[in-house]
Amino acid sequence: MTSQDGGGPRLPQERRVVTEIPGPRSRELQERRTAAVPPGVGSVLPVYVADAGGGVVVDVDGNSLIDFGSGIAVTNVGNASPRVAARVKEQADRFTHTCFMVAPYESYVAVCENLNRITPGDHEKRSFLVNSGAEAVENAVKIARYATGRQAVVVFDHGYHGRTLLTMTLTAKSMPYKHGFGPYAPEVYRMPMAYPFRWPTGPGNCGPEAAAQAADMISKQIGAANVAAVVVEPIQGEGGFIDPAPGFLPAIAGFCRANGILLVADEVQTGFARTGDMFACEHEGIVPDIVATAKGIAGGLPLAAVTGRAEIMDRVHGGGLGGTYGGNPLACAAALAVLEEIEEGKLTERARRIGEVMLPRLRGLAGRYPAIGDVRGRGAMIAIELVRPGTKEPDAALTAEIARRCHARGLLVLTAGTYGNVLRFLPPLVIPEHLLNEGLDVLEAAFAA
Ligand SMILES: Cc1ncc(COP(=O)(O)O)c(CNCCCC(=O)O)c1O
Repeated sequence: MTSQDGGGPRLPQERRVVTEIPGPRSRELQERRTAAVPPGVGSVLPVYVADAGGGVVVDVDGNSLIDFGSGIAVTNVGNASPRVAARVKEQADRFTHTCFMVAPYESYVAVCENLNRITPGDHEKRSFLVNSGAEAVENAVKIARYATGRQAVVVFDHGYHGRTLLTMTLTAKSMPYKHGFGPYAPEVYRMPMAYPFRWPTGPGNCGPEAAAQAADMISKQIGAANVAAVVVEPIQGEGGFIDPAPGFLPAIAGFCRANGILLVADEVQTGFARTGDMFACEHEGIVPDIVATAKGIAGGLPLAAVTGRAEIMDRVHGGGLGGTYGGNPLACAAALAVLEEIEEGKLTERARRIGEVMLPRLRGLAGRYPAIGDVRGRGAMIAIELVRPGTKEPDAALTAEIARRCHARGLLVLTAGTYGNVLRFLPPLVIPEHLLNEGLDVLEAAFAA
């Protein structure tokens, strides 16, 4: 029974604001947090959660907020999805951990079989499981370097890949992700991203021009024969929901193929039906050599994966890959339930429907507010970029203010972007449509305030 057919969320799917946000209990907890947790760990909204499900998050003061964040693209099937929760409880009653490298268990293998089946490409694949997106990207690069005997790694401007030393190095934005944490990992090179809204000659030529620039820079500055991998998000997440101009990714993939470079797709934020396909690579028929996945994979349980061509993944010597918790049995139980929810609930179609509802309304809003310079995205991965009207100058202050107004009105939204001027919308794919529209009403009210 999926969340859509009677196995629905326990909670009333409503926006309910009964105190100021954050309320008194959240403020008490925030004082405790300040005394216990370093300020380096930020929180979008210091509202402490008591419950969540479907399209809402309920705080400790009884406020029910519309969730346009999904815990940063994680609870695609809904928070505490009944099927996921039941499977995790059942697993927890049997065994919670053995370490797959010590004593393996079937659910780990089943998750890998499913990943090998659903990721792009009908070639033979292998998967292995880790705990976070950064760990998945780290291992994808390790495997690519091992399999090619090369060291250089190419990434793109505005990219985000994690906070570990290597993935922090792969990430573009200095503050807050990299500043003060150097020296960074060696042999990482950054190319321009086909960012249609900001491409100098306009969106029309952006894809082919950006791909040609990257190919030229790789060949001149690095030497294509020295490049182990190109690591790219099919839609850039933290960098601002930048959907690369049409033709860019196919051209980059072709350049990789022609030069023995492995294409690593970082589908951590775009995967598991988020963009209207199971994986965003499918949109332009991209078949990567290795895919890093996480976030939506297990409904909130910490799980990530590296899935790649068998002939690449099998190169690594025995014992060369591992980690204590990778593929934890609770997370694997959750992941199997999540995939059932996605496939039985046809959540890729629901993601497309979310885009069909959001994009026209946001374009209408942009017609009334010239500070909305761009409306973009696919499926349930949608964003607006805010600028000084009539210019492309980022307006981070307005972005933060609109987000604040949304939070105060009971809508949880996230910001993003290299310039901090993107409002991004990541609702759970199971959000009821009335709540999706009410969330857009709140956003419109925030602009009108
Ligand atoms: C494309 C892409 N690759 C890799 C990662 C990293 O995944 P982890 O599970 O956070 O390590 C992400 C994580 N994005 C959210 C970061 C939140 C924060 O730390 O501020 C991503 O989006």
